[in-house]
Amino acid sequence: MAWEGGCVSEAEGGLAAVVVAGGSGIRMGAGTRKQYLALGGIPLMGHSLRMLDQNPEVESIVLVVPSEDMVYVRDCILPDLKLRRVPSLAAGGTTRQASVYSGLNSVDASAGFILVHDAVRPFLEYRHISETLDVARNHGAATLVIDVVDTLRRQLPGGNVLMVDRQGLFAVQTPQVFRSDILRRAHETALARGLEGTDDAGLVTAMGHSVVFVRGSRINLKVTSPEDLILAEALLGIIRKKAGL
Ligand SMILES: Nc1ccn([C@@H]2O[C@H](COP(=O)(O)OP(=O)(O)OP(=O)(O)O)[C@@H](O)[C@H]2O)c(=O)n1
Ligand SMILES: C[C@](O)(CO)[C@H](O)COP(=O)(O)O
Repeated sequence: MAWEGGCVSEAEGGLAAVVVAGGSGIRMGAGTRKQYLALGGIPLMGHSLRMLDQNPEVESIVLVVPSEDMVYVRDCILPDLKLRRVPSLAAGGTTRQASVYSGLNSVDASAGFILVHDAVRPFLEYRHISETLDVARNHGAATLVIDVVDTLRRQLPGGNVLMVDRQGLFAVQTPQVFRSDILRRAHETALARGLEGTDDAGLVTAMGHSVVFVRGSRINLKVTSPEDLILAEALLGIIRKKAGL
């Protein structure tokens, strides 16, 4: 076997997390970007950051925020979270995809795997990180998904309504974990082809690489609209009570 000089190959390298918090929160309509709104006494985005910070598998975190908020986040949000390691900050783009791409460019080249997570999914669980990472180590790409439980309709522009068979449909969540070369290539390919995707697993799939599904949880909700914030407060209360906090 060839001597590798002590180098770690890409597939063996550590795990870097990219947490995207560069959005505008239009659907929340709060006047303040939703990632900064209080949830259980800390900013919404603080919950998943703390979970990633405490996870021994996660070697580094890049936090993507709107470019105009970088100083605010550095000076007014991060210190109160008392994280063990201060995340690197990267400037967000006009789309989620552009924000992830910006984050990727700040990830250390030695990272073998990259976990991408929405800052506005506060109920990130330990098992979500370990299960997606395990699958990515074996298959290169993994995403959390949950079953679609509602009956679906598609309304066409003219007003006609189509039935949609929900058999085989899944709702996609984050975290999503990828071998870093696969994720970087998926973003480069999408850029070159002018493709826009709402998630990274979609870009990887579009590039022709399969993404393995890992069962997520309905609790891992994405705080999108005002009622989600009410649900999140209620859930957090229940979770803290169960944990005796
Ligand atoms: N240009 C963008 C858009 C979104 N995001 C992040 O991607 C995640 C999922 O996006 P979403 O919930 O749609 O957030 P917003 O774009 O903020 O919401 P809206 O579409 O209502 O404006 C969020 O953590 C958001 O901050 C991002 O980093 N950069
Ligand atoms: C990536 C994502 O969380 C998967 O459900 C979601 O697509 C991000 O939200 P957006 O509203 O599509 O930006």
